[in-house]
Order: sequence, then C-alpha cells, then structure tokens
Amino acid sequence: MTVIDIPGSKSVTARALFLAAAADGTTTLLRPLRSDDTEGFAEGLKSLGYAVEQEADRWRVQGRPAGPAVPDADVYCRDGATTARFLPTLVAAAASGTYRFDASAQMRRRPLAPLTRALTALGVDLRHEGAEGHHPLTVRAAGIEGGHLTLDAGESSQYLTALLMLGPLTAKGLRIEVTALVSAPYIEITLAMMRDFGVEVLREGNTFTVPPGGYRATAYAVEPDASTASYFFAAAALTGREVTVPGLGIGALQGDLRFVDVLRDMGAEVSVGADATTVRSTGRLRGITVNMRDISDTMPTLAAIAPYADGPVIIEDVANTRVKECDRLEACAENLRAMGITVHTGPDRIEIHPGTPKPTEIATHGDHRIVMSFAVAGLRTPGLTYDDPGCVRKTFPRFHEVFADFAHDLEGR
Ligand SMILES: O=C(O)C1=C[C@@H](OP(=O)(O)O)[C@@H](O)[C@H](O)C1
Ligand SMILES: C=C(OP(=O)(O)O)C(=O)O
Repeated sequence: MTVIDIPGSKSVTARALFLAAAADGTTTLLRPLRSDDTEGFAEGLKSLGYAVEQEADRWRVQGRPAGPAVPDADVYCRDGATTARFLPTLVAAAASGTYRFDASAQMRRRPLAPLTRALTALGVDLRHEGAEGHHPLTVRAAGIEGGHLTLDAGESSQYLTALLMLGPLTAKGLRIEVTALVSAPYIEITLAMMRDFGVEVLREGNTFTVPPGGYRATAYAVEPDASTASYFFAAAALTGREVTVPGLGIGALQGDLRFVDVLRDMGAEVSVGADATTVRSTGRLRGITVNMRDISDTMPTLAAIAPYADGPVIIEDVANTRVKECDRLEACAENLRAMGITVHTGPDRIEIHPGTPKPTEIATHGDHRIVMSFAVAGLRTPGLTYDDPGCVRKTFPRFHEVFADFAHDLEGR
C-alpha cells in the first residue's frame, strides 16, 4: 500500500482567504495550498492592503470588515478563476475605493458576465475595458444595500459562491434565486465554510437567503485537495496497486472525492474511512458511462485512463469544461487521438474507445490538469512528454517530483 500526502485544497484555501479578509479579527489558515492560484489570491489581497503573513504551513490574515486598506489598487489575478471572480466581489462591498482587476490571457477569455451583471444589478459601479463580462474591469465601491437577485450559474458555480460570500457584507443581506447550477458540490463547500466563519445561509430549494452581519475570524485547517488526489487514485486503479490518501474521508467537504465512486463503478475497490480514502485495484478496469457535471475537474483524469478500460468510456454533461484553463474536452480528445485512440466529442460529452496508446508529446494548452491527468496514463505508456510541464504550478508546483517518487514507490510493490 502506498500512502500519499496531498497538498491543501485550492477551493478551500481561496474561500478561506476571502472569508478571513472579510472577517472581524485574525484568521489562521493551517496547511493552505501554496501554488500559483492561491499565492495569487494572497498577493491580490496584499495589493488591496490586507495584512497576510505567509509561513510555510500557516497563513495569518488580519480581517478588515470595512474592506481594503487602500483607496485604490491594481490587482493582477493571474490564471485563477477563484481570484478573478471572488476578489472583485469582495471589494464591491466596501464603502468607497476604486479597484482595477486584470488577469492572464486565458482568464481574460473566461466568462464572468452573470456575476458582473448581478453586481451591477445590486448597484455596483463596475466598468469593463473590453468585452462585457470579461477582465480587465474596474469596481468603484460605494457599499451595497442588498436585496433580491436571480442568477444563472449554469456555466460556473463560482458566480454563486462569490455572491453567497458577498451576502453578509451587504447592509440588508441577499436573497439569491438560482435558475441553473453546475458544479453543485462547490456550493456545499461555500456554505459549510461560511458557517465556520459564523454565517448560516438558509437554503430553500433553489433560493439562498444570506443574512447581513459579517464574518467572525477563526482558525481554519485546510483539507487536502480532492481533485489533486484523483491522479493518485486513478494511478492505483490503472496499475493494479493500492493507494491511501489521508485527510480525505467521510466528512470531506469536496465533491471531487466522489471520483472514487467512478473508479469503484469501473471495478476498483474503494473504502472511504473516517479520515482517509483508499483505492485498490482488482485488476479490472471496465468501460463506463458517467455524468460528471458535479465533478468535472476530474473529467481529464478519467479521460486519460479511459483507453486502458475494457470498453468505451462515455463522459456526459461536462460542457463547462470547455471554459476552463483550456477547452478540456477538445484538449483531451486531441491528445488521446495523438496517442492513436478513437475519440468522439459532442458539445457536452466525450466518448473514448479502448486501445493501445502510443507515446507522444502532450499538448498541454497551459492546463495543469491536462499534464497531471496524462502523467497517470504515462504509468502505462512510458515516453509521454509535455510541451509545458511547468503549468502544474497553478495548483501543484511540486507535482512532477512527487509523482515520480510515487511512481517509483508503486513499482516497488
Ligand atoms: O469554486 C471553486 O473553487 C471551483 C469551482 C469549479 O468551477 P466551476 O463552478 O466554474 O465549474 C471548479 O472547476 C474549480 O476548479 C474550482
Ligand atoms: C478549473 C479550474 O480552476 P479555476 O476555474 O479555479 O481557475 C481547475 O483548477 O481545474
């Protein structure tokens, strides 16, 4: 059995930084993720005048319920959609200030119109320099009264997360009626973490009622990243081995841990314990048809191991993977085809046929998940190379070292 320590969750770290910055008091984050996305979020907060002290496994944030410490700032959100969607929302609640946000070329292309429209509907003066609903943008803060909103979060749950977290910072709170939602388990993370910072959201069907009153600082331990864990679980299922990830068990916040259910359906033995999850190969990897709308960050993980299954793998309802770090459906298809595999894609689906993959250079499109997913395939098809291996920095800067040690350890068993 191989036990692997996974770095902290990106989603939890980003939310914790937002909530800590808005809270009354000093918050300590234990085991935050240290990667480009989360360092970028912390840097963004610092540009806004928040005090963020970063020691290796412990970050301290001094909350500022009144908002940024500086009257104006330029904030670069890098490639992180959590940063690019959550930070403009955080500053919108301040009583005054002018804050300009920009992001990487890909993040400029990624959408946020439903969020910017919702903020505008709440009375926020938000201006775009180019296309509406895209970075760069400037927020002129003047406080938010609050009230009722209708939101389409069918393209990204991050719009809803941003507005939920904004609610307690408005004068009267928010009532948000959601007409469509993708990546729903991320909303459970948001609600659970808001509760940890002292705010209870009332949920009635598709309507969320968020009370005013602000957040309370706390000490917060960040759980390991479940999307990152998917590469190690998939590796076990693919290579006939067993892998245990401590820190992700029954009470885990992240929906992406459900990726192990997909591996179970494909033939692996899975045990989700109180505080750890184990995947053990039974030697079988069956084809499967699976809806991944809730856990689409793990779609590339499944796509990369799909050719080694004994039947077709069909992944459905993942249209939003086309607006991530790249068009992930086409990137997976392109790379699998380059490996000699038969693949069909539709607007929201991918169908991958069994075959004998041959090594190639993986076109990463700057997407960390493409690299990490195909690294798993590399355990069965040695010789895969990557045109931009360093893009793993977004969520797991030490991925290549850790994965090489892990693969070595697996081989020895
Ligand atoms: O809220 C979050 O932390 C995230 C939500 C998901 O995005 P979408 O809701 O845009 O699918 C996920 O893909 C992303 O990596 C992180
Ligand atoms: C889609 C992702 O990130 P984000 O949307 O937070 O940039 C991801 O990490 O796979």
